[in-house]
Amino acid sequence: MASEVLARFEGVSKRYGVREGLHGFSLELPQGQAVGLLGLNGAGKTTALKLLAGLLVPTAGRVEVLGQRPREARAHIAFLAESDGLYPWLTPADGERMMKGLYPDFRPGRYKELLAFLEVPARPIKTLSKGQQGRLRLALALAREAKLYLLDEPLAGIDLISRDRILRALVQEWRAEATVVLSTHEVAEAEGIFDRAVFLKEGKLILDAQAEDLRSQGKSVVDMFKEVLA
Ligand SMILES: Nc1ncnc2c1ncn2[C@@H]1O[C@H](COP(=O)(O)OP(=O)(O)OP(=O)(O)O)[C@@H](O)[C@H]1O
Repeated sequence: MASEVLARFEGVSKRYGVREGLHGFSLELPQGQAVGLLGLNGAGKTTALKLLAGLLVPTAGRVEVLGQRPREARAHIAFLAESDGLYPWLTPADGERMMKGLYPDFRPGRYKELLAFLEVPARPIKTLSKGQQGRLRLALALAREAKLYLLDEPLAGIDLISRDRILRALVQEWRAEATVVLSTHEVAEAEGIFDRAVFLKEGKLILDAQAEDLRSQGKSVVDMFKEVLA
């Protein structure tokens, strides 16, 4: 259940030269919440996730995770970037050794279960399909016992049939008490999965909706998205 604040943005803007990735963005993320970060291409989703991961620093405002600057809290943050390159000869077993060395919260038993659930072949990366590589990256990130999982379009490249099954398991079973922020522009995917949907447009927060409020109004996430974009 949602409880104390795990992370927050306070009036955050992030500029890239003349372009602005995020503008005057404020949001509180409680512990134990599954949040869908939704928006069209270029809305600011990756910028928001990278700020939370401590990979970007705000131009204005403040970002906090566990009451600290994100870089200081990074031992508790699992970040799955949109397109990380993995070493071509690395196998899932090598991935385990690498992650164990880097992160004390990496759980080999959980990793094994994730590899089986995600049907990742035990072969070097360079011999895996794009979708299989995506599944391996997801298993590596979720096998950590983090307090905050930041997943940037984690299902890109994974076939449509598997996406729903994976997303449901991710949010309902694998995260335990942690907070998950998952970005997607496939808004329909967020239906019935997340506790909360946060909509971004042109770097600004345009709607922050609790799933139960949407349900009580008889609205779907897709309806809401169309409404706020109109
Ligand atoms: N390194 C950069 N340099 C210049 N502009 C950038 C940079 N990164 C992002 N932007 C701009 O900031 C805005 C937000 O980009 P961001 O990557 O956060 O969007 P997004 O919602 O994740 O999009 P997508 O769904 O396409 O991944 C866009 O206008 C983008 O062009």
